[in-house]
Amino acid sequence: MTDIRGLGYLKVQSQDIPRWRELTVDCLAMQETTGSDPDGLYLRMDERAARLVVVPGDSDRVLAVGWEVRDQFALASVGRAVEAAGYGVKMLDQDECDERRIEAGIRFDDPAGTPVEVFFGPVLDHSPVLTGHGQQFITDGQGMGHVVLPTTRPDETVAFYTEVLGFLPRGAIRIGGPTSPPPVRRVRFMGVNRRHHSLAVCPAPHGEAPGLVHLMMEVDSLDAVGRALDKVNKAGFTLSSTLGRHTNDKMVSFYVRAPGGWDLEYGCEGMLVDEEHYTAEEITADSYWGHDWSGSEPLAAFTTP
Ligand SMILES: Cc1ccc(O)c(O)c1CC[C@@H]1C(=O)CC[C@]2(C)C(=O)CC[C@@H]12
Ligand SMILES: [Fe+2]
Repeated sequence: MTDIRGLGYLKVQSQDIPRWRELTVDCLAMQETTGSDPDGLYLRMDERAARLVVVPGDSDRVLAVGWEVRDQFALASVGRAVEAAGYGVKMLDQDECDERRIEAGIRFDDPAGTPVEVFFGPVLDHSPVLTGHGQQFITDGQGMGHVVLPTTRPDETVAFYTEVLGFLPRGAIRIGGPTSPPPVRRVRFMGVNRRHHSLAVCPAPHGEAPGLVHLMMEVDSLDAVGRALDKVNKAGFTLSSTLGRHTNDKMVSFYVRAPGGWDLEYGCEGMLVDEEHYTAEEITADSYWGHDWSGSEPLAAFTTP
């Protein structure tokens, strides 16, 4: 079993903090809090100090995908495995840990070039969580959600996450449908807890900036998803995909384009995997109904050379 327990945090850089605030706070009903950068946007979902951090910069890109482990022993074990696989690992110094509000962490790049951090000891904020739609984010035991990462090296990237970091395969979807001609390419889903997938890896022509396809966050009520959908439409954000229910994790969600050329997926009713009986399956449609992607603007990872 893997030492990694879930997606802990995500840190991105953006050229448009005010628009990010409008999307995440006003529409998606996350709670704004404060952090080390007075110009940064710090977003709370639960008792953690912040789960999503957006800092200003001259480009839009991911700065860190933060994976959580149980304790210092698990952190040391992951660090040894990544080093043994030939990747350069850097220990975060005290300032970097304070900035992230964690006890300790390490940093390395995955084969796609995505900056990855592994940490333990998140600092808690015990003040009440005040979300805009009275919803709760589903994070207990399941992490903050899932990320889909683009990669120009899908085989190496999947091998790294499964064989080095210990992610469990949680099925796949064949790109172009079940009878697409060779070369056969798949989006592969991977999990580390009862959430169906905490990570998916998506073959892409350009793996560079911003280095993200989407971030998914889950709430506890369909009404909160509907209210968020109303607000993103009213605020003039582009819907990359309409509301629909996925065939693999059973989640009802929509996708909205964030400033920076990647999406936020916002959903509810995700299934809980029972590892005792689970086997990795290949789905042949992304959804039972809905999820119309026809209005979607191209992803930065598919257009930026
Ligand atoms: C298929 C699926 C199941 C569960 C999810 O949480 C989920 O995000 C997806 C879609 C994954 C993927 C994507 O996000 C970008 C656009 C993609 C590549 C498609 O066009 C089909 C699959 C989609
Ligand atoms: Fe997703």
